Formats: sequence, C-alpha cells, structure tokens
Amino acid sequence: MDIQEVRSLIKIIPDFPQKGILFQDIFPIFRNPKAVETLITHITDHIVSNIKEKIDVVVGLEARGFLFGPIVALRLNASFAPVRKRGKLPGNTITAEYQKEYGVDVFEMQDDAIKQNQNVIIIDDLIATGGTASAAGELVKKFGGNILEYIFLIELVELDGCRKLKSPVYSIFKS
Ligand SMILES: O=P(O)(O)OC[C@H]1O[C@H](OP(=O)(O)OP(=O)(O)O)[C@H](O)[C@@H]1O
Ligand SMILES: Nc1ncnc2[nH]cnc12
Repeated sequence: MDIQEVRSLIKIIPDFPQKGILFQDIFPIFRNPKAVETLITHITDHIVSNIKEKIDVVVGLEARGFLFGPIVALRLNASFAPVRKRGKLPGNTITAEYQKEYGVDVFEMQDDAIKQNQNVIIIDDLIATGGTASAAGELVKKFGGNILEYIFLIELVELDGCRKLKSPVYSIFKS
C-alpha cells in the first residue's frame, strides 16, 4: 500500500462534533494493518532523512496523537510523553489553556516528562486552527525541550494553524 491509498481511507463526516465542521475521521486507517505500517514507515523515513539530531522524546497529543506517537517513539528508540486534557495525569503537572477549532480546552504534562535540552518532536493527527499544537509547544518549552519538528497526518490549510507554531512543520496530507 502507498501513502495516497492511506489518504483515501480518511473519511469526511459533515457536522461533527458541531454543525459546520467537516470532521476528518482517521480511524478507518487503523482497521487496516498495512495502512498503519505504511503510515508509520512514512513518518519514520521522513524523520530519519530530514532530522539529523537524535530524537529524545516523541510527544503525542490526546487523544489521536496517542495512536501513532508511541509506535514512532519505539522505532526511533526515543521515549514517549503524553500531553493530556486537564485532570487525567497523576503527580505534578504543568498546564496550558488553549482554543481549538470547536472549543476551549486545557492541556497538562507531567513535570518529569522532558528534561532540559532534550530533542523533541510533537505528533498529532491534525492541525486546524493550531491552538492545540501551539499549547503543547508551550508546555515543551517550559521544560527547556528543543522542538525539532511538529508532525501532523492532516493539515487544514485554510485555517492557517501553522502560523501559530514557532518550529518547523511536516504535514503528510494537506486538505
Ligand atoms: O488545531 P486545532 O484547532 O487546535 O484542532 C486540532 C485538534 O483537535 C482535535 O482534537 P480534539 O480536541 O477534538 O481531541 P480528541 O483527539 O481528544 O478527540 C485534533 O486531534 C487536534 O488535536
Ligand atoms: N475538522 C476536523 N476533523 C478532525 N479533527 C479535528 N480537530 C479540529 N478540527 C478537526
């Protein structure tokens, strides 16, 4: 399977979770192991050929960033750190509030998830307005992490969310 066939599995659901939103459903990809293999290999090949530094930590954003972040981390021999919605992580956490395409939310990370000067990539399924990714970036920077790249499966180009991000972005599919 090639990466364009993976794209063809993404389903557009109108008016979810709110009227006016064209929701991009990536779960059909996960019904097909060959599609997951193609996607993960595409991401890791991109990283290995474009980023020269060793990646120390892959940060995945709740919830759909958890689907590929840990697999990519494993292939890179890096650690995985979750960014979660408020109240889900035990122990000491740091917090950032943000606005996204359809609402407001609060993100948290555990305060021992990233060490000063570690090389980090941030992974999520989709960038829309960029509020989510930008809040995750703020948290990583509070720890002194060095964000080498943001990686998204889908970028909603019209919403221009990448303008909020201060590190390079790689989006596999632009929509
Ligand atoms: O660029 P933005 O406008 O900020 O939106 C993008 C975010 O919205 C979705 O997550 P959602 O908050 O719906 O959470 P979920 O993955 O837990 O369903 C998506 O997975 C991104 O994380
Ligand atoms: N249109 C969309 N589809 C899927 N996830 C989203 N998160 C924000 N906007 C989205």
